[in-house]
Amino acid sequence: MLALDIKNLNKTYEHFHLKDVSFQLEKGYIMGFIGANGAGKTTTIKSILNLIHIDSGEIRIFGKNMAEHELELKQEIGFAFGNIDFYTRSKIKTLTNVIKTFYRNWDDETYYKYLRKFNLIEDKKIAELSTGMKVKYSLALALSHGAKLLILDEPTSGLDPVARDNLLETFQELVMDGEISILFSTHITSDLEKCADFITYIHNGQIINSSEKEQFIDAYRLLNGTNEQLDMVKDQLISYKTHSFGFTGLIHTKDWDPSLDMKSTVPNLEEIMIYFSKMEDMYV
Ligand SMILES: Nc1ncnc2c1ncn2[C@@H]1O[C@H](COP(=O)(O)OP(=O)(O)OP(=O)(O)O)[C@@H](O)[C@H]1O
Repeated sequence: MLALDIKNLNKTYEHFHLKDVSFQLEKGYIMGFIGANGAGKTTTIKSILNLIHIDSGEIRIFGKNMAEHELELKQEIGFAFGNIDFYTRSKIKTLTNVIKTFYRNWDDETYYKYLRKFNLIEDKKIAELSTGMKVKYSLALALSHGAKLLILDEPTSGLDPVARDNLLETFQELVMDGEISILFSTHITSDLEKCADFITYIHNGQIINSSEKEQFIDAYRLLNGTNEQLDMVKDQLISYKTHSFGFTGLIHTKDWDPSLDMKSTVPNLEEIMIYFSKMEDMYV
């Protein structure tokens, strides 16, 4: 079953266009949503949550159209925005008492379980929480109302490496029984190498690739060769950098002819992102 199904989403701002964004997330898996600053991650997430008006497209969550079933579906969705401060002067306890009234499946026992797990103290004011604690508080709220789809916008940004690792482990525990699905955006590619099952890559408002992690990485090769060899493959490269020994360039695996005598390696996610971002510099 699909937890999330996005089809041909379009949204235009004055200087930005989300173009025919489509991707699917299977129930019970973690999808990392990557892209450079300004690529359109937050705009896509806000569109999914119906927080902004989209120009066209369809968003289905657990098979139901989000625009038609928003209130019902929001009971099943938990979301967290890494950088947002909300009601900063209230205590955790006060804010929770307001929020829980919106959710028919709210469960106090689960809530206190997660407060303990995340070391959150109810009497603390939101302003006193660190970035990581705010993310954990949002997660505790989401899990206490039985959310089955977690949509998290840069939940790990601003976290130290230990806190990030803890949070990624929590994500993996949450999806273990196959009931919960997680979509989280990030530009920290090592987060995805650790815990994502699927990767969706957005670049300039367009989806470049959305697939299972190993398959995603396997779709590209990094080539190293001499300047003479560059001339042989230049037209097939996504982009390349030259240096004193020759060049390094990214190519789609399907466009690569292994019989050519050139060194090829499997790139990591960061290298894939870097070479895609160089693409514009080369062809404008
Ligand atoms: N309300 C708005 N009005 C006009 N332009 C907007 C608005 N919101 C976002 N944009 C533009 O849309 C583009 C995509 O922004 P978005 O926040 O979706 O990117 P992002 O991938 O989440 O980036 P980051 O990693 O920096 O958070 C940017 O160029 C941004 O300036």
